[in-house]
Amino acid sequence: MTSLAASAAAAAAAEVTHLTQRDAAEIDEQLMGPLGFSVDQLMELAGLSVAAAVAEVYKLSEHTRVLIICGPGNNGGDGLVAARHLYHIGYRPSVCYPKRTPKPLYSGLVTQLESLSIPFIHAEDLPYDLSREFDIIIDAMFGFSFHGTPRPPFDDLIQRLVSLSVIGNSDKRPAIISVDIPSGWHVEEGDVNGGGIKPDMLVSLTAPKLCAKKFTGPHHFLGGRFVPPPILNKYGLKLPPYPGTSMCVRIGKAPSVDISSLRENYISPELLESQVMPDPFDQFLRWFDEAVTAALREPNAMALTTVNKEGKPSSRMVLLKGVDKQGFVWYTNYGSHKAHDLSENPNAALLFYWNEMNRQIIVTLNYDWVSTTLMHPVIFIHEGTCSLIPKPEYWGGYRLTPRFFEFWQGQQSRLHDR
Ligand SMILES: NC(=O)C1=CN([C@@H]2O[C@H](COP(=O)(O)OP(=O)(O)OC[C@H]3O[C@@H](n4cnc5c(N)ncnc54)[C@H](OP(=O)(O)O)[C@@H]3O)[C@@H](O)[C@H]2O)[C@H](O)CC1
Ligand SMILES: [K+]
Repeated sequence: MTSLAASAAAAAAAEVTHLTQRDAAEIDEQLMGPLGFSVDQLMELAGLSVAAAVAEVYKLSEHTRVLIICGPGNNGGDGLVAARHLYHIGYRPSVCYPKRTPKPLYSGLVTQLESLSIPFIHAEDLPYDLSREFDIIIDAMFGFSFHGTPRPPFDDLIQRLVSLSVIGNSDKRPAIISVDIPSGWHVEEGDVNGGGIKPDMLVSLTAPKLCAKKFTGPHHFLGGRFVPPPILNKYGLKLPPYPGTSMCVRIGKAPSVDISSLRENYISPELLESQVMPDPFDQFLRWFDEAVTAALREPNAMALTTVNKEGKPSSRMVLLKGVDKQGFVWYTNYGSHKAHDLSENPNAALLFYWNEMNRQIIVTLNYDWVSTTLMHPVIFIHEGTCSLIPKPEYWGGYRLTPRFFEFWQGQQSRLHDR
C-alpha cells in the first residue's frame, strides 16, 4: 500500500468506534440481558459474519481447505458456527477444539459439525507443516475476555500461527484470519511485545476493540449485524453501514493491488465443435437462456463499439433489444454519439461478457480475433454488415448481421460460412 493509501485507510478506520475490554463485556451483558438476545443467536450471527468475510476475500476456487482453531469460550463458539457456514458455502473445514466446554450450546455445535462429517483434529495430531494442508487458518481461540498470557495448549497453537505469519510471502502460506481479537494480543494494547500473531484478516464483532487500532493486515472487517439503537446511543458508537444484505462490512480501504498481477485462474469448460449447434444464433440463444437461468445480472448488456469517420473508436454498454437469424438489434436515438458514428461509418462490434459462466460472445465485422487473449470459450461472429432499422420517431434500431462465425477454445478454432 502506498503511504497515502495507508493513511487514508487509517483515517477511515479511525472514524469507527473502538471499545475497551470493559465496554465490550458490558455490551455483551446488555444484549443478552435487558435487550432480549440469547447467546446462541448472537453467536450464530457472529459466526455467519466470519464466514461471509472469509468468502468475500478468499475465493473458494483457490482457498478450499480451512482449519478453524477454537478456544474454550464464545470466541471458540463463533469459530464452530463459522465452520458450519463455511461448509455450506463450499469450503472444506477441519476443526481443532482442544478444550471443549461441556455446555449444551457447544456440544450442539459440535454435533452439528459431526453430522456434516467435518473432521475434528487433536492439537497434537495437527500436521507438522500446516502450509501444505490448509489454505486458510481461522484463529477463534480467544476474544475480548482474554487476559494474561496463553496457557497450554493454546500457547503452542498461537506460536504455530506466529511462525506461519513470519513467512513473508502470503501466497505460500495459509491466510490467517482472527475472530474479534488476534489471540494472545492484549485486548486494548494489542501485540505488546511484537511477537504475536500477525493476521491477514481481522473480523471485529459488534465493534472493533481497542487492539484493532494496531492491526496492520490488509483486510479488516466488521461483523455482528445486530447492534440495536439503545447500544449505539448509550456508547455513542460510530459504525459503518452494512451494504445490502451483507453480514459483514470492510473497515478502511481494501489494499491497493498491482493491476498487472490480477489474473483469474480460469477453469474453462471445454468447448468442442462437436458440442455446439451448427447455427451461431441458435447457439447464442441457448447460451443466453442459460445465462438468464443462472440469474446473471443483465445478460442482455453488451459492449458496443462504433467508429467515427476519422477512424476513432468508442465503446459503451447498451442493451440487446432483439436477436434473430438476421442479427443482433439495439436501439438508440439519432442524436446519440453512437448513432452519429454509425451514420458516418457502419462498422461496429459487440461483446457479451458472461464471466460467471466463463463465456463470451464477440460479434465483430472485422476478422481480427487474434488480438484477443482470453481464456473463456468464445463464439466469434464476424464479417458482416451493420444496418439501420428505420423508425418513424427520433430513435432507431440497428442490426449487426454477421456472415462468418467461429468457436474458439484454447488454440482450436475453425471458420464457418453461414
Ligand atoms: N457481543 C458480542 O460482540 C459477541 C461476541 N461473541 C464472541 O464472544 C467473545 C467473547 O467471549 P467470552 O466467552 O467472553 O471470552 P473468550 O472467548 O475471549 O474466552 C474466554 C475463555 O478463555 C479463557 N482464557 C482467558 N484467558 C486465557 C489465557 N490466558 N489462557 C488460556 N485461557 C484463557 C477463559 O478461561 P478463564 O479460566 O481464564 O476465565 C475462558 O474460558 C467475543 O470476543 C466474540 O468473539 C459472541 O459469540 C457473540 C456476541
Ligand atoms: K481470536
